[in-house]
Amino acid sequence: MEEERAYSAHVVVLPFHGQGHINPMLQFSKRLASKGLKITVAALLSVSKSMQTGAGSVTIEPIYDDCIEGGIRGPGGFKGFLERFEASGKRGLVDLIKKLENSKYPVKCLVYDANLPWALNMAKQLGVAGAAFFTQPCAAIASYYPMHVELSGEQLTIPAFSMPGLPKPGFPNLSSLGSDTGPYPPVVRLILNQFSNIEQADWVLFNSFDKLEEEVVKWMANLWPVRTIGPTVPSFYLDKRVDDDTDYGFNLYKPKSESCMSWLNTKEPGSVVYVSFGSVASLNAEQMTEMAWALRQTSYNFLWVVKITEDSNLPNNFMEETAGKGLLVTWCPQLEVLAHHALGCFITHCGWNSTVEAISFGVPMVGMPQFLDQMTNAYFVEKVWAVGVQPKVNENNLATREEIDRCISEVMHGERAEEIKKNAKQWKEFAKEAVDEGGSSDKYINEIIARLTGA
Ligand SMILES: O=c1ccn([C@@H]2O[C@H](COP(=O)(O)OP(=O)(O)O[C@H]3O[C@H](CO)[C@@H](O)[C@H](O)[C@H]3O)[C@@H](O)[C@H]2O)c(=O)[nH]1
Repeated sequence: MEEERAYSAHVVVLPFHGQGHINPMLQFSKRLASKGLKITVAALLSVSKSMQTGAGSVTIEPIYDDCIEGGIRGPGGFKGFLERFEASGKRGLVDLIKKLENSKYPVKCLVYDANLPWALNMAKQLGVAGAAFFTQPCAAIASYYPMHVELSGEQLTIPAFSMPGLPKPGFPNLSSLGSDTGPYPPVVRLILNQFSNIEQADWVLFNSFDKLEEEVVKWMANLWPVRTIGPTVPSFYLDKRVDDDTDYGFNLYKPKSESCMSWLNTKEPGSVVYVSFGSVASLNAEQMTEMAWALRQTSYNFLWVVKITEDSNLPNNFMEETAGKGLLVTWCPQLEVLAHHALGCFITHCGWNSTVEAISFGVPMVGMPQFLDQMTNAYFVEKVWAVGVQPKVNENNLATREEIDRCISEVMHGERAEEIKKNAKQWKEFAKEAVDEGGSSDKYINEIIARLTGA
């Protein structure tokens, strides 16, 4: 009979819902597991069925009950979903931690998505350490922070300012987020609630690395015990120290892997523009038209992820007219795509995972932020790391076809293209260094483990 492995400590990881939240925390779990920890990821039932955790010792434990399964399309929209998520999550989390109390490995620490501050209260009540995990960068969280400081419970408007020097975060006007009768939209409340008890967290973790956000990390370290532990990109693409870690292990939609990769294989190195706006944002009809025209007129090949909700906004005959140089898919294996030699640039909404992935793979970006942290991320892409550009938007908040085309040219072959490519290559090296042995993220992870295990 196989002998049971010995673990140095047991950590429960509690992600929020959604691709951009689950991926980085699952990835962090695998890295902790590779260093000898026992990891239990508490997840939605539907999500837990499709998660894959590789060869490492990460266990998936479904803790939420069925009332969550309707997601944000259930009763009460986004607000109703958040309430059900919290009620069900609290019950499930307490049951799980209590169940493990008398096991060989009682839980030492809860790593929770910062969007779920109630989880920290639960951890503290149960005598377990708590680490908040932000899936957005330090700079974006810093740009929300003044709102938290300024807001009183009665204020009726969303304060529209941010950290000096940083752009304002955008607030999404998404029908999927539902309506609300409260003083400000549920998504804003969700963001600001992250700070409600953060002072009590034992660690405040970011999917980032010190060099990437040097100044802001230093500033934030005066507020909380900040530790940057990223990039949380599968180890295969960085330091290769985690076995069998080539993929995140979770996909919201089924990727069209075979068609994407065989198509990319037929293209010249550096000739493809990859376009994706992540799992949440959708371009409106006018912006879809401008994007389609820009891609039709560019001299480069393109791979465009068009979600099922968006494809009715494509111009007539677009597929037929661009059949030779373009491929449209509903979802792709983004990591493999970004790593492919045919890639030239990435037109992205600058969701934090996409941004971190592009940085880690050395891919130049054209940033077209839609809301929230994406504004800050795109600003850093262009102005701080200088690994891309942003199209200017007109008075209707539209990036025109000419402007998008100008940006594609600028990063692919324009005057600044060489410098942008050089910077992208440099940041790729820095990303790898951060997680590799002795790098800043690696040191923080080891330090956390040492405290948990008393080593
Ligand atoms: O065809 C695709 C498109 C995307 N992805 C993956 O999906 C993830 C998308 O994440 P992200 O780039 O962060 O975008 P969103 O899904 O939009 O993420 C939400 O969550 C992020 C983390 O909180 C925020 O930074 C964003 O603003 C918010 O929209 C990435 O890992 C991609 O590799 C695929 O695998 N295939």
